[in-house]
Amino acid sequence: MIERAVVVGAGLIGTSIALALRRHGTEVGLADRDPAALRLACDLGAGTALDPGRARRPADVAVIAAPPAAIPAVLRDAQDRGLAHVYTDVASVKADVVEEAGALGCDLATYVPGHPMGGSEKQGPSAARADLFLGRSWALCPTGKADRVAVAVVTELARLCGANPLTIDARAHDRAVALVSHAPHVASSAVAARLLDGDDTALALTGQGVRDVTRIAGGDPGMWLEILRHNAVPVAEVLDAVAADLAAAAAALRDEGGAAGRVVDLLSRGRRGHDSIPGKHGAERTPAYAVLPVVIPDEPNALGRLFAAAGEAGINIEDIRIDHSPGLPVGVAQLSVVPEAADELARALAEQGWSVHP
Ligand SMILES: NC(=O)C1=CN([C@@H]2O[C@H](COP(=O)(O)OP(=O)(O)OC[C@H]3O[C@@H](n4cnc5c(N)ncnc54)[C@H](O)[C@@H]3O)[C@@H](O)[C@H]2O)C=CC1
Ligand SMILES: O=C(O)C(=O)Cc1ccc(O)cc1
Repeated sequence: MIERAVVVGAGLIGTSIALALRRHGTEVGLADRDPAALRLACDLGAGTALDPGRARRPADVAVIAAPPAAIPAVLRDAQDRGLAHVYTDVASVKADVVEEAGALGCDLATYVPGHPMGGSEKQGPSAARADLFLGRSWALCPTGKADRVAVAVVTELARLCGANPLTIDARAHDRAVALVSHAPHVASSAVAARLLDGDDTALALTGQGVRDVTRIAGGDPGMWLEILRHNAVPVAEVLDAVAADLAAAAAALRDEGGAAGRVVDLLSRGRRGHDSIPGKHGAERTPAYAVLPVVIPDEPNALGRLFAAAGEAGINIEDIRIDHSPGLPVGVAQLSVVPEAADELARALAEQGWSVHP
């Protein structure tokens, strides 16, 4: 059982891990070089600010949740201060980070490199959620020097966050995430960058499809540059293959004679690739909340009235997303509530004249 934990880097991932641990009653000490991020994470209930300097009593585990390039030095500092018995990190790239940690003299017996495969395009503690890792894989890449107990503790950390731990060699991990995360990010950015060519009329026609394809392009370019630089060759290989498919599709479309077969081949392979994503068939991500779509007029205080109606029904709105196309007189508020409250909220809002689409 992890009774005490330390999280260094109270951003999106660090604060989400801290919030998940707090749900199990784990005491969490937080640190961040940005005092505003630290204060917000503490105010969100993720933990309390860690005292500077040497730890008086080591925690069970310390999680280094800083950007990839900062991790080796932050890990070395944490180990020098004796912050915990066991250390892990969350960087999206593993081989380079582990190599640099070794070169900096970090203790590799107590360090188990990790990578939770839950996240978002947002940054900072304000976007953190305790359920960010629910049902996601969490890669663990212990080196040959790792202590068995350290691996067990970090496995427990992943489980406490609701994730499925998966042990994999650091280089194999980097090749895998080049395919499933890093190259898709660049491809999403390439599609999103083309939208800069669109005028207002074209952009007014955007639907959910292009929003889905470009969501991750909203990530922080600085952080992503760090990730891509640390996994450059595997990512470049996938991008070359994607670029070849795109070039072939463009050539086939221009060549009327041969178009159908070659384009259909790409579309069919694409569909099979999409269907191969695990979780689509089996272990679906546990739906933490039910989502209730409600049509809202684009006018002042529409959201205020909607929230007031939910409040009168005694229902807490856990989260909200608003989908709207610019210029349209209405949008759709996607209200997230605990599943048990969804029917009651739908009934209460419909009674007050809201257009609810469960
Ligand atoms: N964003 C995502 O969806 C995912 C990110 N990751 C990894 O998680 C790590 C953190 O990313 P995010 O939480 O998204 O970024 P973030 O920008 O939300 O948080 C990073 C935090 O680290 C702090 N920080 C930077 N240098 C520091 C230092 N030297 N000492 C202490 N704190 C420091 C920053 O002030 C910031 O609060 C990265 O290594 C990233 O590769 C892993 C999985 C998903
Ligand atoms: O936004 C999403 O859906 C993600 O998949 C985010 C993400 C970003 C970086 C990672 O290393 C892992 C996950």
